[in-house]
Amino acid sequence: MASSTSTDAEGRAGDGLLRQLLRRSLGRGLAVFCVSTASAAVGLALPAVLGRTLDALLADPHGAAAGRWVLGSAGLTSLLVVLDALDSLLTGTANARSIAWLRRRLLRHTLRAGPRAGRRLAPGDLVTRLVGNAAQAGTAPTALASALAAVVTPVGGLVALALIDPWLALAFLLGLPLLAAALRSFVRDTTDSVARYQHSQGEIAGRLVEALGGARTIAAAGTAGRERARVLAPLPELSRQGHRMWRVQGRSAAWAAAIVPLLQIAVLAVAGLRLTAGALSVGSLLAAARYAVLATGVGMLVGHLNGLVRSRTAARRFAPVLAEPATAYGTRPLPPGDGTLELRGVRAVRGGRAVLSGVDLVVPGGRCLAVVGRSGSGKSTLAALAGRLADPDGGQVLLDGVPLPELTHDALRRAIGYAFERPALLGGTIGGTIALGPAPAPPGRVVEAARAACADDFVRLLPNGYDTPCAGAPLSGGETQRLGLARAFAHDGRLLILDDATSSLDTVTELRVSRALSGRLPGARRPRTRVIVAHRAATAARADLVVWLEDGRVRAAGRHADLWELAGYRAVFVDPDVSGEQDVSEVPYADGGVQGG
Ligand SMILES: Nc1ncnc2c1ncn2[C@@H]1O[C@H](COP(=O)(O)OP(=O)(O)OP(=O)(O)O)[C@@H](O)[C@H]1O
Repeated sequence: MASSTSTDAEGRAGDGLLRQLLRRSLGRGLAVFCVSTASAAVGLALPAVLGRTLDALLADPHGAAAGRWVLGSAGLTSLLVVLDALDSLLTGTANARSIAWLRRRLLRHTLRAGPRAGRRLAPGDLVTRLVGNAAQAGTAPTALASALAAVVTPVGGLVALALIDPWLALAFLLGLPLLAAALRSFVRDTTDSVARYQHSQGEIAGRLVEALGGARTIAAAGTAGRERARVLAPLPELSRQGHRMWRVQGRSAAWAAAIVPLLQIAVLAVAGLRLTAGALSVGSLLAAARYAVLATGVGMLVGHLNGLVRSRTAARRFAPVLAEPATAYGTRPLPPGDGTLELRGVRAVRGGRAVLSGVDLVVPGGRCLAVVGRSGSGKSTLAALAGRLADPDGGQVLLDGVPLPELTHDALRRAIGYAFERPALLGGTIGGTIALGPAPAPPGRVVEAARAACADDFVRLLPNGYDTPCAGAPLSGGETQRLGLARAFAHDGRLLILDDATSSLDTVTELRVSRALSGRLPGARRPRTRVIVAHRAATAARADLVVWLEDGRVRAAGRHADLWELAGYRAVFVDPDVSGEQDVSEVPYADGGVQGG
């Protein structure tokens, strides 16, 4: 697995997505900005009105002017409450929409990248990015709008001080560089620690998902304690970065706590001098005191900047998710044909190493090809390329003369069916799992396919038969494989690829499934072309053609009976040193009547 930390170039992909989000959310961001600004403006007007109210009450407590000012103050206070509520509502809605958009976008991209999506990131890390980091990044539009609106309050406070008396603004401005320096250092330190913190979170999630997937192995090996230590290994770094974030916030708060009162006292001292000089009224002094507080609204700015930094850092973590491009499909339908599969000079590179090279192969329509070879020889890679679960790094794969990338998504997926060694049961219910495909298979077809895959008997014994939820169905490895086979059988198509899909079946069931496979599958008008990754000699014996892979190259191709003459080929299935002890089911032709082809 490649490194999960993003490079600068990749980080820009995350920034790009964030910019897209900001453009999309312009309307909602503007609404938040307007309401926040209106709220800030009302907040700014309130001290002035309160000051005037005080002056009017001191001059004539029962006069009409005092009544008007009191009413004005009450009106502004109520408006402030309404605007704050509206701000919360708009912010919450805008965040929910942005987060949903981001998650949908990332999920679509991840699923379109297909099996490649998991190349760079462990599943847990990927999920953390799609769920947790998307939630943080999705608040960027409102965080930006609120941060911009939050600038209005200190700037407005400063302007108001200047309007009351220019000397007050000057006293405030003298201390401003100190505030700016504190803010700059806050943003720099927070960005770094947030990025490291989120990285450690992803690491822990990735390890945890690995541990959950391997729970049986861990229990059997008795290494639960060691595994716990492995999963939590990034915890000290997480804790270090968490503490560092708190320290940065604490330092900024301490700076603010030291600078802000000094600035306010400076403004108040100047205001007091101006009052004694007769240049200010008592009400103006009250307003100046309040504006000095608003002008030093650094606390609010720090909070907004913090939110913005977290959003941007989280967005940068989408870079490795976006780095695997989504699979592109062509525009061609599949022309009439019998399902001839052709591989021309196919090469595949994995982990910087060629694991398949120079593979040339033609499987005539309706025929069965068995792919054999020792473990790691490239069989599953070939099976993945044959059905375009991956694209070759060189050469071409064609179905009925059309290169697979030129086919539309629907044409490709309707033409090619797959069954795997460990199928995922994704259909909700057992019946839904078998029906799962580009066009859901009708119930009658589901049952027919289950019979062909020797699954019908055990499905009928489940509490609700085909309607049993997958989560509530305790299935063995062999039963799960049979459901995967049934899913592949339930759909029409020209090519069927079985990647080790019968490895957990007992010999009798495997023989029955193989017979169904070599005949006409349910619903099929003619025999499908089949590619079967096989470990058993009996399976190879039933195929029309066998391709024998060794170290990613075709060592030989032909009929099993002919290849069996070669000692190297026999050694793929039978250990020459212990052949006398070999299980008869592993020896070709041992189960009688399986030579069909
Ligand atoms: N994503 C990957 N990164 C690095 N190497 C890989 C990757 N995928 C496969 N390989 C390597 O490619 C080679 C072929 O793998 P493949 O799964 O095709 O073999 P196989 O013949 O199907 O093996 P088996 O019979 O054990 O399932 C192996 O050496 C494997 O380690």
